[in-house]
Amino acid sequence: MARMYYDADANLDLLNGTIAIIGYGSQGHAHALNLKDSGANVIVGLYPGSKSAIKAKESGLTVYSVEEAAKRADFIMVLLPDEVQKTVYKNEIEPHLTEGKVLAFAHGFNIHFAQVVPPSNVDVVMVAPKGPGHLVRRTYEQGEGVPALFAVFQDASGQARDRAMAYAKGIGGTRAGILETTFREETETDLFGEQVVLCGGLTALIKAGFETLVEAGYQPEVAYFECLHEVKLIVDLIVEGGLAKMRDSISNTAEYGDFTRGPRIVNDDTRAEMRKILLEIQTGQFAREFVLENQSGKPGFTAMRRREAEHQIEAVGKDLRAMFSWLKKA
Ligand SMILES: NC(=O)C1=CN([C@@H]2O[C@H](COP(=O)(O)OP(=O)(O)OC[C@H]3O[C@@H](n4cnc5c(N)ncnc54)[C@H](OP(=O)(O)O)[C@@H]3O)[C@@H](O)[C@H]2O)C=CC1
Ligand SMILES: CC[C@](O)(C(C)=O)C(=O)O
Repeated sequence: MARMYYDADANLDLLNGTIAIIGYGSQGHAHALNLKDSGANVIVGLYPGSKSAIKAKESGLTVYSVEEAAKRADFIMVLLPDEVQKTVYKNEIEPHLTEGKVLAFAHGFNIHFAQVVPPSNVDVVMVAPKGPGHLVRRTYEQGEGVPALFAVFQDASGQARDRAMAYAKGIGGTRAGILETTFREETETDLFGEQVVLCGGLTALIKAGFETLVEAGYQPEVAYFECLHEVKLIVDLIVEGGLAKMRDSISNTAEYGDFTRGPRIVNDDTRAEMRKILLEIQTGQFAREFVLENQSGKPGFTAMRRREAEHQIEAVGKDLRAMFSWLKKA
């Protein structure tokens, strides 16, 4: 089994300088607040007029321009959208990468695909939580954590690995366990996971199941509960105790259906498509497509976002969730 590292393996004292969190979105707010609660000296870097700056200030953090934050910091964590990192890095971060600083990322995309090429005088590391930022914060507040991957791309100080592990401890990762990887492995597996299983595969499966039931004349609300709402309840059991715990809890009828029908949904054709998608990631084809889409002003991305937001499952779900007494009303 690969070596996992926990709280006792990492030293928070290595975070004794100033940490600049560049970006204050899903990951940024979680890293900044968790590090602050872990005793680190945190500042935030954002662009003028950024909506996130209001939230960061309300949480008691000091906000600077990206350039000023990069200048003041010893440890710079880049938590901007992947597609804007290249430009912001070149114009506002790179000029302040003086000897001894750490440049860090939560995803290897820009380093692995050479969109960002750092100078040799700084440490370049990655600490990538394996979960959405809002859960990185929520679990930390609950005394728990989200597992994380860490990697060293460049070790100028001789301390890059220990500094990355200290950062992972500061955000709560070592409570759940952290695992060493490379920028390449994290980038390729993360893109594969989000395209094939966690986001792309899952949402396609949910929508296809919902559409099949609704087309056959069943009530959309019934289809919503069956194909979307119950997914979380089933996944919670899987995460708690593996596939076995889930199968122990479901009926024998469901378990038999799982064994006999599941492989007809994910069959040899599906696996062949998975291998094709992995190859597109490994060869840089997906990265090129994503970079060019963003450079041309996101026409396809915008159209797809709009079309997905208009799907019937979203309207049905919104109405049903509004009736759940435990969900906060907007
Ligand atoms: N989302 C997740 O849970 C995960 C993300 N990651 C990685 O973390 C990184 C950050 O992603 P994520 O948290 O989703 O990003 P978000 O889109 O949630 O947040 C981006 C932040 O950057 C700010 N921002 C946008 N453009 C600029 C700019 N030009 N200059 C300064 N600030 C800017 C935004 O401000 P404003 O909102 O005010 O415009 C916002 O605060 C990415 O590398 C991603 O791959 C890794 C693991 C999981
Ligand atoms: C599954 C999506 C993710 O990779 C994540 C939350 O880990 C992301 O980049 O947002």
